[in-house]
Amino acid sequence: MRVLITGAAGQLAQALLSIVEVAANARLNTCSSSQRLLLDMLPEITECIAVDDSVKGFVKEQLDICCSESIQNAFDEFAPDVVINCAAYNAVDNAELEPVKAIAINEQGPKLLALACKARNLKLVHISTDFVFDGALSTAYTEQDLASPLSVYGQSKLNGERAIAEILGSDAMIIRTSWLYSCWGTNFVTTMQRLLATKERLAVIDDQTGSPTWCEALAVVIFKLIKQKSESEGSAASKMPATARRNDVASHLPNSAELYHYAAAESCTWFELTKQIKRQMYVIDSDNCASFTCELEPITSETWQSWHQARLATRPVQSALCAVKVNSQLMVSEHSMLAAPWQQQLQAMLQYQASLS
Ligand SMILES: NC(=O)C1=CN([C@@H]2O[C@H](COP(=O)(O)OP(=O)(O)OC[C@H]3O[C@@H](n4cnc5c(N)ncnc54)[C@H](OP(=O)(O)O)[C@@H]3O)[C@@H](O)[C@H]2O)C=CC1
Ligand SMILES: Cc1cn([C@H]2C[C@H](O)[C@@H](COP(=O)(O)OP(=O)(O)O[C@H]3O[C@@H](C)C(=O)[C@@H](O)[C@H]3O)O2)c(=O)[nH]c1=O
Repeated sequence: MRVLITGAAGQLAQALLSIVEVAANARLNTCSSSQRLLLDMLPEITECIAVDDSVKGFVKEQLDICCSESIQNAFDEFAPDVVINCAAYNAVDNAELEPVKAIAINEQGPKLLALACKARNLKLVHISTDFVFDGALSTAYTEQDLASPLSVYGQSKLNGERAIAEILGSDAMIIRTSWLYSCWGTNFVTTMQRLLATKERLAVIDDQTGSPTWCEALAVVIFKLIKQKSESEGSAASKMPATARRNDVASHLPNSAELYHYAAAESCTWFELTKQIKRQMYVIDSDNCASFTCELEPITSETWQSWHQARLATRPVQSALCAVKVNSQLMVSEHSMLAAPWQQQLQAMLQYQASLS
């Protein structure tokens, strides 16, 4: 299978490409020590990427999802069977200030990609977000729950989902995830690591709850879903997992596009996540972290907003995602890192990051 990844400079794309490399090295027995550590944490890596899979990432300059010609050229060059769209406009606050740009990348770009996939009969895997929800639900959101975004970012992502589902139906797979972090690029965890090392005091929002999710775990889930879909389409329809055939009616996605929620288990606030980052940093590298004196202060979103001149985007107060559907469809063991609570995934990422340095 030939898999093309858009937005290849981004953190999720980097995680997808890195596990492809680990799978290849594992077969050749040439893994580095950090790659072996990753394999210990995520042994599914070797089984979800086949020996004859060819995976290539395209950065924005090589494939601009907002430009049909650029998409066609990349498709001509690589001739993919499956496209994973990791390209996005993710600056949630800035999206309020430049909605046209956010809509172009999160809605119109995915639509162009879907049209190009339709013309060539390709599958499209698209990544979406917990911010399609308004946070009114007190429990983790399932695929059946009604989306009702509060921000330009959330609305543009929901519109992108709908455009893809409309065009591709069952050839589209939409995976919503949340609070992503990795050791690739800038994200909340790497930002907090930097601030914890340099600040005396750090005020962090304690009234927004979500499910922090490690990109490497999501990357494995994405490849497992692609493999399962390809195998089920090669066999009789009766052998397909029931959940893969069922449309999520209440999700209001048109046609029969497959919709999944994937996040680490359990949830926390940004403040609780920061406390855990600080604790884990000490556990992993006590010598280096002993000099950190940063104190953490829990604050409300209202206080955070009052410190900023510009109007910030409204976030859901509670946007944990329920991964039961995808974990059961993929028969994920309860002991797997894929089904682990966020604290365990965070610890794994920090250990992996330390092994790389
Ligand atoms: N980050 C998070 O916490 C979460 C992310 N998601 C979703 O997961 C997916 C992956 O996110 P993540 O890896 O964190 O994102 P990143 O911001 O790390 O990566 C996105 C990439 O897309 C590129 N890009 C922007 N515009 C275009 C374009 N027109 N054509 C091609 N590439 C483009 C960006 O390039 P450049 O930087 O040069 O503009 C960047 O390299 C996205 O769909 C996102 O919405 C979902 C939940 C949480
Ligand atoms: C740097 C910093 C941030 N914060 C707050 C601001 C913000 O509400 C929250 C998280 O910061 P982030 O910049 O990671 O923001 P945010 O844009 O809210 O994160 C979201 O991104 C998009 C792309 C998604 O899809 C979501 O799942 C989610 O990950 O932490 C503090 O409270 N203190 C701080 O020192």
